[in-house]
Amino acid sequence: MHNIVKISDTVYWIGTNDRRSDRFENMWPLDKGVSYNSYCIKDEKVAIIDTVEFSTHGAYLQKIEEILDGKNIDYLIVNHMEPDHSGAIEQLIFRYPNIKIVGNKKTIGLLKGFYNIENNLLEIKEGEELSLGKHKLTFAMIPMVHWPESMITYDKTDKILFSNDAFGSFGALDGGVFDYELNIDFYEDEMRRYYSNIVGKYGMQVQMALKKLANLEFEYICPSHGPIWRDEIKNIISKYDKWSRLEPEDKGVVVVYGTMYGNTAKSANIIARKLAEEGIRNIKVFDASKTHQSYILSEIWRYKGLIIGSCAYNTSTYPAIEALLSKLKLYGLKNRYVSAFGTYAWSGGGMKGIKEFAENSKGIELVGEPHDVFCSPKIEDFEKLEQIAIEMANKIKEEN
Ligand SMILES: Cc1cc2nc3c(=O)[nH]c(=O)nc-3n(C[C@H](O)[C@H](O)[C@H](O)COP(=O)(O)O)c2cc1C
Repeated sequence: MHNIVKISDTVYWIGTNDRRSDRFENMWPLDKGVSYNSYCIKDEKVAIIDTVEFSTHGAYLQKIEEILDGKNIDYLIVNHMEPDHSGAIEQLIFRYPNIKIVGNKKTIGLLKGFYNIENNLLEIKEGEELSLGKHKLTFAMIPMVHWPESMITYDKTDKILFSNDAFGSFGALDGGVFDYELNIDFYEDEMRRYYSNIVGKYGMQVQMALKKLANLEFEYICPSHGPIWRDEIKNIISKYDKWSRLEPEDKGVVVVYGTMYGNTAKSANIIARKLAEEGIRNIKVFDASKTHQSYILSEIWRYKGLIIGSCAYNTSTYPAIEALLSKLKLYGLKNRYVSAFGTYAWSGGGMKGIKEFAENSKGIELVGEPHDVFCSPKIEDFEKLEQIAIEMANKIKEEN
C-alpha cells in the first residue's frame, strides 16, 4: 500500500496534508501547513473516523479506496463537525451511499445545518458501545473542546484514543506521522500555537475532558491534526493540563509593542536589554503589527511575564495591541505578571487599554509603574523603563 500508515493491524491513518492554504479558519497562519487526520478501522465492519477538509478530498478518497480493496464502509464516526473535518462527508456519501453516520444529538443537528443530511444516522450517547467485530468502540462527550458536539472515540480493543482536536497541532506531517518519527520540538511549538489560538478560550472544558481521559488506558492518542502520540503521551497530557489551567510553562517574558514610527520600539528594546542584564534568559520581543497574533499568543501562553507597550493612537491604544488585548480578555488569560509602557505626543491614551486589562483581569498582577514616554524616550525615561524591567525580572526570579 502506498502512503498509508498502519497504527495497528487493522487501524490506519488516512489523513491528508495541506501545504497550500495560507490560513487556518482564514485567520491563523499555516507557514508549515496542517494535516487533516482521518482514521479507518477495517474489521468485520469498516468504520472511518472523521473526514478531511474539502480541498484535499481527492487524495483522501484514493487512500480509502486502496485500503478498502473492494469492501464497503459501514460507519462514518463524526467526532467533530468543523468543516476541516466534515468537509468530505458529502463526497464519502456519494461514493459509499450505504454508509451510516454516527454522532451525538448535537452532531445530528449540525449535519442537517451544514449538509442537509438527515438519513442513515445513528445517534449515540455517552458511554455507548459500537461493535465492529473485534473492535469495540465507546464514545465520550467533550462539549466545547471547542465545539458543542465535540466527542472522542475510544477503541477498547487496540487501546487507541481518537481525541478529536484535543492534542492536535499545526504543521503538516512531512513523512513522519508518529511522534517517535518526528522532531518533537517543532510539533510541541505548533501544538501550543494550535491550543492557544483555537482551544485557548475553553480551558475549563479541557480540564473536564482530561478528567474523563484519566479513566481510560490508551497506547496511542490519534488527534485530528498533527502527529499521532505514543512516546510523548505523558508529556502532552501534562502540557494540556498546564495550558488549560493557564499556568505558564517556563520562566520568561514576552515584550510586545505597537508602534507607527519606532519610538515605542526604542522603549521596548531598553526594557528587553535590562531584562537580560537582570538574568532573564527567555525574552521574546514582538512588534504586534509585524508578527501575527497567532505566534504572540502562543508565546504568551508559554511564559509568566508579559510587558505590553503602545503608542497613543487617536486617544486610544494602537489597533494591533487592542486586537491582542481583546483576545487575551476573551480567552481569560490569568496567572501572569503584566507591565505597561507607552508613547504619546499630546493627551496620551496608548496605555489606557493595557492598564484596564491588567487592573480588571482576574489573576493578572500589574508589575511596576506604567510609564508613558513623551514623543521619544530620553535619558530621563530610561531609568523608569528599566525599573519596569527590574521589577518584572524580580517577580519572575522569585517563581519556582
Ligand atoms: C494617527 C496618529 C494618531 C495619534 N494619536 C495620538 C493621540 O491620540 N494622543 C497622543 O498623545 N498622541 C497621538 N499621536 C502621537 C503619537 O502617539 C506619538 O507621535 C508617538 O511618539 C508615536 O510613537 P511611535 O513612534 O512608537 O509610533 C498620534 C499620532 C498619529 C500618527
